[in-house]
Amino acid sequence: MHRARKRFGQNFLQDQGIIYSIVALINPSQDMHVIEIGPGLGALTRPLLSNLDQLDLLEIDRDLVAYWNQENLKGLTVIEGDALKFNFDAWAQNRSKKMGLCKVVGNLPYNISSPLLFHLVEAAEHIDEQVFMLQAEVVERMVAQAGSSDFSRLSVMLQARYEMELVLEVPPEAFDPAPKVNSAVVRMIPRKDFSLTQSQWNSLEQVVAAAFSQRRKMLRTNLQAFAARLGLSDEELKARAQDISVDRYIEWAKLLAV
Ligand SMILES: C[S@@+](CC[C@H](N)C(=O)[O-])C[C@H]1O[C@@H](n2cnc3c(N)ncnc32)[C@H](O)[C@@H]1O
Repeated sequence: MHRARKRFGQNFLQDQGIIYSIVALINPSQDMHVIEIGPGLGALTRPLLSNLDQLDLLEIDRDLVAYWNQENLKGLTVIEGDALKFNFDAWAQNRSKKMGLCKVVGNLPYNISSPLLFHLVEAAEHIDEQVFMLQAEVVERMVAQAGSSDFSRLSVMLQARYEMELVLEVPPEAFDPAPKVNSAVVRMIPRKDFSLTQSQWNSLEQVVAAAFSQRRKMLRTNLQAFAARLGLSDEELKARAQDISVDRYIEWAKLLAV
């Protein structure tokens, strides 16, 4: 019997209703290419595989990799590795050659969720959809709108790249062992209208980091270094980072990158 490892963020889903809802949301079909990050003992893996021709697993825990290799299930490819270092773009390009949708799914290890979400942005061009279970607080920040106290650097950067929706709230009892926090499922679809170049994206990171560097301070202070190039209005100079819309941050990134 596998004992859950804290360092790998192992909390195994056991609520059948929630497992069913997540699999229904992923809507697996034969021509779809799916990679699951962190299959654990297979709460999502087995029901997914029964509706897919092929499923790729990416798992860091050697014992779980050995377990899945031993299971030797038809259509399953087991990759031992760290999701933070995995080249999702190369995976998606390779898989999508045969046509069909490319999806990344997983009940993610919560201790690496933000860096992993940013790492996945690099592959967004070739991925059609992501469905993840995350800490509820993180999902609330991801989908928060300008003006709300949850609106943060994570909200702006991810909303610039994805359409996102909190789909399901999940209580700790749905897992074994139960985590200390509430969880939520988020659906992320890369924005069709995304048009930033790499240097514009870098500028977006720069201006957003500066704007949110001191949440309570006005942009007059936080964006002092950029103010002349951005043409901030009087109202914007007095505003705080959380009051500015994602579209306005994108406009600033474009101005900064020229
Ligand atoms: C929250 S558990 C989810 C397990 C299973 N999917 C479930 O729902 O019951 C997280 C899984 O991610 C794996 N994991 C942790 N860190 C990882 C990393 N950096 N790269 C890939 N997998 C990782 C863990 O070993 C574990 O299998």
